[in-house]
Amino acid sequence: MSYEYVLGVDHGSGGCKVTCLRSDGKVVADAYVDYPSYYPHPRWVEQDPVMWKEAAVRAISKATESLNLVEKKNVNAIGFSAPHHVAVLLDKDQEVIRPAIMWNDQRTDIQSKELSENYGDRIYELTSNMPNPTWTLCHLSWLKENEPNNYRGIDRILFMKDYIRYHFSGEFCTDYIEAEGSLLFDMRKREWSPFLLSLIDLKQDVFPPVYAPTDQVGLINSQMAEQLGVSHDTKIIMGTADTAAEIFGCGTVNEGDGVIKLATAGNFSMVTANTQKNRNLTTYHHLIDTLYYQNSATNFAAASFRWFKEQFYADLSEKFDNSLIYPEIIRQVEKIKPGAEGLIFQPYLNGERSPHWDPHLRASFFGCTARHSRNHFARAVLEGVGYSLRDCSLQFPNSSTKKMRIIGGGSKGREWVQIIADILQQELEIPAYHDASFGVSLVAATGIGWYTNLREAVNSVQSVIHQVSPNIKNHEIYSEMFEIYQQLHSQTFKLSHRLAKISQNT
Ligand SMILES: Nc1ncnc2c1ncn2[C@@H]1O[C@H](COP(=O)(O)OP(=O)(O)O)[C@@H](O)[C@H]1O
Ligand SMILES: O=C(CO)[C@@H](O)[C@H](O)COP(=O)(O)O
Repeated sequence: MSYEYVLGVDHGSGGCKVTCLRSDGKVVADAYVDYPSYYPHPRWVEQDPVMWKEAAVRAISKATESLNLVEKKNVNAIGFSAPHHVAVLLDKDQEVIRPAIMWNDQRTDIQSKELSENYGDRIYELTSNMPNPTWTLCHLSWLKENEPNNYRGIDRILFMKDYIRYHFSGEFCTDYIEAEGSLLFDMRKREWSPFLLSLIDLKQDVFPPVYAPTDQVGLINSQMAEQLGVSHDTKIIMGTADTAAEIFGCGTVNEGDGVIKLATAGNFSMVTANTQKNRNLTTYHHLIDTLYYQNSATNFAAASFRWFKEQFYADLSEKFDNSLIYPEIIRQVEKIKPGAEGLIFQPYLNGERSPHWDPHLRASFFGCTARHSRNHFARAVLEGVGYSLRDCSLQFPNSSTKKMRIIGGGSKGREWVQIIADILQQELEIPAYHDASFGVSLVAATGIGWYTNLREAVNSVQSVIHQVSPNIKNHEIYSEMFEIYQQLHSQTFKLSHRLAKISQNT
């Protein structure tokens, strides 16, 4: 029997993941190729767009290496996703003007504050979102003020996933969920907003035409088809932003469904039928077109674990294969009691989004004694991310969801999932597939007609592989720790601001 295949290509904040989905609904391969972020100044986070394309080619080649020559020619379509908010500035020759400012860059506090104070109500009315340093509008506003030469040189702007996809089919376009992440797009009219564009003096033709995520946007170009060994008829499907692809792909496709994401960022998200008014939440259309998803997000979730591993467990890389280092740390953490014997971590390694919206917040460990080992600190890091997610969950006071799904690289650590379930006192379900590349492979498959609609696609392929129930005793310990965690913020945030000032001046 001969099968057909589609590929989902997701560029995350740390690397490119590819899922290869077969026409019988089986995921037959996946692959991951990482790339670095650059931190040229405190609070800045940038990436080089050139490496995204290289990573895509390497990850696709890895994900298709088990296919024979004929099977490779049966790759029917490729779909794409990447984080919201990341603009790639192109000059008249379509060359990249400067490194991309990433969504987790926090440099634009002054611009986002001014935009909020002067235009916040109108921006919220048009976009259902408020300016903060995450959004493209604020990045562009900063560039206009601080890099006028670069700004004048802008001919076109593409978003991260669209820039990558542009190398596959040469089409200058985006999708409406991606466009919503710019804060320049009228959410209800589904068009670029002349008012919002006027705030940064850019014309509409700088921005791409807007399509639906399942739309076909050309065929793969000859050079890429040859390089990857796939057919010249391979269809290129638009795709969408990573959070939209993940929330859909993990099977949360009904009003009232909830998802926790434990990736670089941590998200507490709910699927809604309306844009519930809460200026602390971010709001986007769901891939199921009649729905929305609303997020409360923490900046450094699994990224805190990655940071801790790199800084304090470097010795493990001599003993363990890279893929076994996180499981080994988790094994060590399991030996430490809940509450880490009174050690608390605030995960504000790059400021914080919900609920504080404060780019100057600093991370800290509080409560250390001579008894505390590095494994206590590691447990405190995992718990601190859990407290931060609990802070995020408080933004949804009316949610009564019985079960939530948990996704992202961090959900591979069972003890970490247990910690989150205990802190939130929440039943958690782990889906079989949990990343954006899987979600966007289903978007591509639907785009070429394998499924009649997106809901049918995900319902026929996705399933729950594990359930985690909260432990009430642990929840009580964590609740007391959470009270201290909250007070730590209110009693120390001004000191964070002073430290930020000192490091800016030195
Ligand atoms: N086995 C594991 N146990 C716990 N956490 C893990 C494990 N493997 C990876 N992680 C965490 O997941 C993170 C990567 O998550 P991922 O969803 O790939 O992030 P992103 O898509 O934002 O780049 C790592 O930085 C690490 O913190
Ligand atoms: O998911 C990621 C990064 O992994 C990003 O999409 C960020 O989380 C910012 O986007 P929103 O939270 O606004 O979707």
